[in-house]
Amino acid sequence: MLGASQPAPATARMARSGRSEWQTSCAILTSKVVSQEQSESLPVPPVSGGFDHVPAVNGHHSAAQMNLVPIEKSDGNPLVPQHRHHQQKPLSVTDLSPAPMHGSNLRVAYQGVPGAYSEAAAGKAYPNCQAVPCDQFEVAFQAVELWIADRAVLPVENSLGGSIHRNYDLLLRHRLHIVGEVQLPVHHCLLALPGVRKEFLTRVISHPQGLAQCEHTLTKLGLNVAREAVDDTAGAAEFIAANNLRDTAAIASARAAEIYGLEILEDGIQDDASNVTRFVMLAREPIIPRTDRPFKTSIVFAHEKGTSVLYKVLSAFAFRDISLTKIESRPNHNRPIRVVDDANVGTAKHFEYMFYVDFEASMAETRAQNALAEVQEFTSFLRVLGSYPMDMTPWSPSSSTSCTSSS
Ligand SMILES: O=C(O)C(=O)C[C@]1(C(=O)O)C=C[C@@H](O)C=C1
Repeated sequence: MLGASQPAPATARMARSGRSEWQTSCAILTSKVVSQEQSESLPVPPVSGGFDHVPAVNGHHSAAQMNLVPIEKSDGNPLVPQHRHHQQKPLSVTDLSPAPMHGSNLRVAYQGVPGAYSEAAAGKAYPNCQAVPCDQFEVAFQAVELWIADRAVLPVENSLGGSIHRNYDLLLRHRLHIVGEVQLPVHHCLLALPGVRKEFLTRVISHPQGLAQCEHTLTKLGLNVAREAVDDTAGAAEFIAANNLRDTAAIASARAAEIYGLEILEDGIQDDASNVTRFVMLAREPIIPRTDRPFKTSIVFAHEKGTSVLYKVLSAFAFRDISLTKIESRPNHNRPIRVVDDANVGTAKHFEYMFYVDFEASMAETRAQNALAEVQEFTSFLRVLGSYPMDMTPWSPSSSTSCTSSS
C-alpha cells in the first residue's frame, strides 16, 4: 500500500507500475536536457580500480582502514551482487520505504571518521545501520554508486555556517537520488590532550563548518590563535591524539573526545545553542513519492537567458502556494561564463549559475507536477534530485541515535 489518501491520477499510475514509472516521470521532466546533462556529468572512476587508489586524508586513512571493500575482493558480499551491472534491480522493501527509520543492516557511507557528526546523522537516519567512514564526500557518493554502501548521508546546510557547497556540486555530478533528510543538533566541544590548558594553545583545528560555527565563542574565550581547517571534526581530534600535539585543540563532538582519548576543555562552544546541520540521504534508486505525510522535493535548474526567468520559476511555486525552504546558486562549472552578442550593447559576459531549490510538496501531488511542468518551460536544464519525507522530529539538543561503525 503506497499511499493512504486518494491518489491523483498520475500518482495512481505511479503506484501501479512502481519505480520504473516514477523514474520515467523524472525522465520526462528532464528530457529536454538529458543530452546536455550527460555531457556535463563527470566520469565516475572505474570500479576495477577499487578504492585502493583513493588518497588518504590527513594521512590517516587508507581505503583498507576505512573498510571500503574493493569489488574484486568482495566474494559473497550481498552488497556487491554479481548482477550489479543490470539496470533493473527488483524492488525491495527498503527501496519502497519513505521512512528514514529503516536502518538495520544497511551500510551507510559518511564523510569523516568515527565520532564525526555525519556518523551521528547516519545513525539518526538509519538506526542500527553499519556506518562506513569515507575520507571525502566524493568517496561517499562513489561507495553507493559502486554498491559498497547502500546509502550515503551527507551534510548540505548548517543553521550558522550556511551551505556545504561541495555537496551541492557533487549532487549534480553524480546520479544518486535524495531519499530523505535528517536534521542533527550539533553540539561542539573544545578538545585537547589530557593536561593541556587553554593558555598552551597556539592553534585550533576543525572542519571549516566547525570553525565557522564557533568563531565568536573562540574569540570570547580569548582564543585568538591560528585556526586551521581539516577534513572533519573527529579527524581533527584523531590528528591531535595521533601526533601528541600539546599546542593544538580540536572542535569536535564529545564522542570524538571519548574515542580519541582527549579532554573536553569547553563544552557547547557553538555560537548558537540551536545549531543544527541538515543532512540528506542518498540512494541509487529514488523512492516513490507519497501524499500521506509531509514531503519535500529538491530540484536543480539552469536557465538560458532573460533576467526575469528566476522570478517566473519562483512564481510557479508561489502561484500554487508551495513554500520554498531553500534556494542556493552555484557556478555552472561546465559553462561559468556566457557571452551574449547584442547588436545594440555589444558583447556582454554573464556569469552562469545552477539554481538549487527545495520546496515543501511531494512529486505525487498534482500541484508539484504542474509547477515543475511550468518551470520546465523557462529552463534549459531541470533535474529532480529527489522527493522525500521531511524530517519532522521535534528539535532537541541531545537527540542522537547510534550506528555500528565499520572502522
Ligand atoms: O566534520 C564532521 O564531523 C562532519 O560530519 C561534517 C560537518 C559539515 O560538513 O558540516 C557536519 C556537521 C557539522 O556542521 C560540522 C561538520
